[in-house]
Amino acid sequence: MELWVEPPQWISLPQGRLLWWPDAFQPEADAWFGQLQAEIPWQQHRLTLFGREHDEPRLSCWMGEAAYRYSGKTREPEAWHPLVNEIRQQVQGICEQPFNGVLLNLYRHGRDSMGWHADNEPELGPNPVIASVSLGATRRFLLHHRNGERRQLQLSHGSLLVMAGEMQHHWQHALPRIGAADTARINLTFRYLV
Ligand SMILES: O=C(O)CCC(=O)C(=O)O
Ligand SMILES: [Fe+2]
Repeated sequence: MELWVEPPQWISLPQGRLLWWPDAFQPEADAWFGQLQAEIPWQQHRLTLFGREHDEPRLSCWMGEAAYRYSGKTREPEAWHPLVNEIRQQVQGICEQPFNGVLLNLYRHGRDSMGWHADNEPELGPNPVIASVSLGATRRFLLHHRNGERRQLQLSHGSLLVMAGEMQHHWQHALPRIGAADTARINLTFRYLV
């Protein structure tokens, strides 16, 4: 039995920092993935691109204690699912700070994705800490600074990535589509709405 687990490490970036912990949620990750895929009220939302409406290339669910306004739309929260609340407690313990909302994303296959953006909505406050839990298929996460610098990470099953510092002012992130993967990925990004 493997007893050694990789500890979390801080990665410092120009104008931001990341906490990266690939094995944060082993061995719970398998059970979490199955239960969340089956039990979260996944919704198909629409987005407006160049004046035309499209389905977002993923399913999602906003959960927590307050409505969340982003991309010009207001999302009313779903009540805490008991497992999501349990994951929240664990993430709060690691990050030593509270989270009162979470955006859950379900990428059904490799053609689902998330475009370039920063998590910089006013209700997140000036320097938000965003804690991202990944379950299921490993997907590439891209970071792009306004000065042109780039970074990437492979967000694997059971991993935790925390974005902190001034990052959301200077960096954008994205989860690009990939051709081959046909397995699903679930991502939970915990946030604190002020
Ligand atoms: O799926 C991911 O890892 C990224 C999700 C994300 O950036 C977001 O929900 O704001
Ligand atoms: Fe984001």
